[in-house]
Amino acid sequence: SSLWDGVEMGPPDPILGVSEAFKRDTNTNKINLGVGAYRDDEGKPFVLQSVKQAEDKVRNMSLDKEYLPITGLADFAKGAAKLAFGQDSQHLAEGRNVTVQTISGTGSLRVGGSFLQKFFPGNKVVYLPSPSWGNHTPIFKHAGLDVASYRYYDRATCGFDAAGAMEDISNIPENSIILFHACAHNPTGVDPKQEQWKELSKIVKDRKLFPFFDMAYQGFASGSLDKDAWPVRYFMDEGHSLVLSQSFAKNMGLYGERVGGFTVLCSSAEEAKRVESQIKILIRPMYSNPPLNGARIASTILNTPELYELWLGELRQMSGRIISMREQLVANLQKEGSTHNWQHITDQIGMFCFTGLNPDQVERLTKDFSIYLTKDGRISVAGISSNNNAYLAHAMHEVTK
Ligand SMILES: Cc1ncc(COP(=O)(O)O)c(CN[C@@](C)(CC(=O)O)C(=O)O)c1O
Repeated sequence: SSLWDGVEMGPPDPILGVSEAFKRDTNTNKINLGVGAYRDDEGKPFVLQSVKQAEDKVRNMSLDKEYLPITGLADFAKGAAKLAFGQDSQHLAEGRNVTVQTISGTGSLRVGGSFLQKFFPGNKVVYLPSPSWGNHTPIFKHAGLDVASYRYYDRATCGFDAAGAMEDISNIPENSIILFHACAHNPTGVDPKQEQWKELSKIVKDRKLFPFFDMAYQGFASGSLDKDAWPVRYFMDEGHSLVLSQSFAKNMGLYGERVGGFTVLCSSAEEAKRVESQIKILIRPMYSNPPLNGARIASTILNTPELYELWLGELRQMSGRIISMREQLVANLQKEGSTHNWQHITDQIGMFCFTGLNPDQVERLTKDFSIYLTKDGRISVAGISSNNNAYLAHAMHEVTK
């Protein structure tokens, strides 16, 4: 017998496994609507001009390859915090934030989970929206936290289940942790309206819940960095204590560079120093210190005015293309003669559209049309282009008529 006889074949990842299946398909019409990675209108991965120019600048500095501090590149962390909270944030001015560079958003959620597992004085249970990003549950469980859920999505309207969410959140045990997607909810593309965020803030305060914001798409949802960060800033201004995960994978197209940040909002600069010291103690045995390259690129964009402006334009370009793909898809479905109401496709926002297709219909899209998407009917809208939009609409009509 061999040492690893007991190791079974594990299932493919529900999201990343879709891309693996897509790669194996030889059909020239195949479309990958699985992983949430932006594609241009030719279906190609998109390296932003601002990223290319920042990378050239970094290269010309002939920097060394020394270790970063455990907390990462300081200029990046400062830039990430300013991006999230706004340049004139009082909280930043008072030095009450601890912001460390992490291994993208996943790494940020993981560090956050470990920090809360060790130091959160309340109920060590994270309440996730139902549904949420598939990786949230294993990330928090691996960090030693329990996970539960609150109603979020209304299948009947393909929209926000405001009544269900408010009722469930009102019943969450006091002093529990509640996770919110700051914008561009994954997988549904459904975000609360500002008025509903204000109600959520009141309930969270009444129930003494601790908000964990996951902001993986700032600027990518609406094209506006400030608009997308509004819920986080509102909660801070309402006096909530909170933690925040940021990813620069999507809004800077730095997917494989693994650029992210984790922030704890503290009550004083003195408390921030103690919290930072303990986060360093958690990170050191986890991965010691984060990678150089992506953080240098992101920091250069965030701290060079003309690159920042160029980036703002590219954010609007990416979010704009996604919105036009949504509009074209609904128009093409109508052209196909579909009698379903597809309004949710244009009501939803950000990288994803929760189509409402059931697993059988998803299965048929893949089997009969070589269209790849996750079983829950989520499609990454960025995978749609002007030349495959009509084909997708035809296939969706065929499996839903
Ligand atoms: C809500 C949310 N948080 C965090 C992350 C983490 O991304 P990062 O570690 O790459 O920064 C993702 C990425 N979700 C993707 C886009 C990719 C994935 O599943 O890993 C998705 O397809 O859902 C996400 O959707």
